Amino acid sequence: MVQAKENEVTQSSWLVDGMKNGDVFFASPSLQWRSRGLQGAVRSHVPASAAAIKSLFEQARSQGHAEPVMFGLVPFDPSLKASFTIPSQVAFTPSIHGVRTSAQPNGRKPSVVKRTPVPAPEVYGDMVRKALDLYEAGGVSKIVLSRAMDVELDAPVNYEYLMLDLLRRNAHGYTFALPIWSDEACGDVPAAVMLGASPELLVRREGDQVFINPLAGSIPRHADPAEDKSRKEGLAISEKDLREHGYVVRDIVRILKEHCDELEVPDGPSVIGTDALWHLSTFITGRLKNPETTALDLACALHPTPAICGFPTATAFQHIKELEPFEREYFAGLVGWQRESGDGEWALTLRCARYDGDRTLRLYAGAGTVAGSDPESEIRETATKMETFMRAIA
Ligand SMILES: C=C(O[C@H]1C=CC=C(C(=O)O)[C@@H]1O)C(=O)O
Repeated sequence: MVQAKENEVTQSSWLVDGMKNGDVFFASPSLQWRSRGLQGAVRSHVPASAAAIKSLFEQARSQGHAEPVMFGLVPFDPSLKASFTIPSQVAFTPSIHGVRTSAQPNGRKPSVVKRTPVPAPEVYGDMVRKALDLYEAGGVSKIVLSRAMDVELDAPVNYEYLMLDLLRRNAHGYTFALPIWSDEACGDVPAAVMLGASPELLVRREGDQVFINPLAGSIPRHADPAEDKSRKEGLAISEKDLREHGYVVRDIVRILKEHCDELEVPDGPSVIGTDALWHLSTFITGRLKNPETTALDLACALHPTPAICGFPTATAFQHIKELEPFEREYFAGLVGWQRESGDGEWALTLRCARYDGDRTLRLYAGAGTVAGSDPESEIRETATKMETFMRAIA
């Protein structure tokens, strides 16, 4: 394993130098990873089961990887196969006081040739109206509805520019570029790449300690500081947003109780900010009853949470399948890394895009809807969620 000197983080952009399709990059508030060797890497398209993961680590060991670290993407639909990579060598550095890079993005950003919303914003508004009817009828209380944007560029994505830009804008989140392997593409060239900067940690495990940080309930930020402050304060007491957040925390705590003791759950959420949005956030800690439970085991037990699906989960999942006119695939799934010991971090795959490796991207954004949601506000919220990524890309 290459251990970078700490000051390299603030002085260079080594973590993204020469990045290409198939490379792995993952940065959390506390560390950054980058694949350094892909020859002999383990690449796999398998279920995210404990048995499959164990066999991937065994394969890495048998190929001579001394300290294997697995990176992965798990789809929104947990019945679908996940995409995992164990690079032959990784570079790692801790983040220093939250400073992940001081390097300025350089080079030319591509320009957008064409944007196609999937579906059109008005149709997304209609989807929200249908969800409001479902709440009236009863049986479901929350559905997270998403939309996509197909973007065509005049040149391939400039990884160095994009990753540094996302890191700078997203100082407290999870920035990633991870290859998608498929049954057809498990060689050197991935089927596609997931790129993004998520604000939401699902699970971090350090020994028997676990950290969970659900977000739900949001409002776009404002350039005027007084208006921005008033939006933040308004979100903290918004009945609709607190209700939307409550479904998530209660369901997560219910599942965590099966796996953890010494759970610490704050009485109510706090408000955290990304560069573009305020979110309601609850930071939960616990101790694993069974220390063999890995970060991914726990993440899969919680997935899909009502932060990206709805409540009750199975009913909301069915409505999403019927209402959304596209497949989410890896959007609103899990993205992260894990060591053989089971320690690792899994974030939700949000504020992201699927990149075909050439000139096309599909951006995604969703928003939680509950009784009382306003379709126009949800259109604006999903537009804001896509905009951060859009600004970084082109
Ligand atoms: C589904 C997304 O956000 C989730 C995470 C945070 C806040 C959310 C909200 O307020 O709606 C969503 O639950 C997305 O960013 O695409």
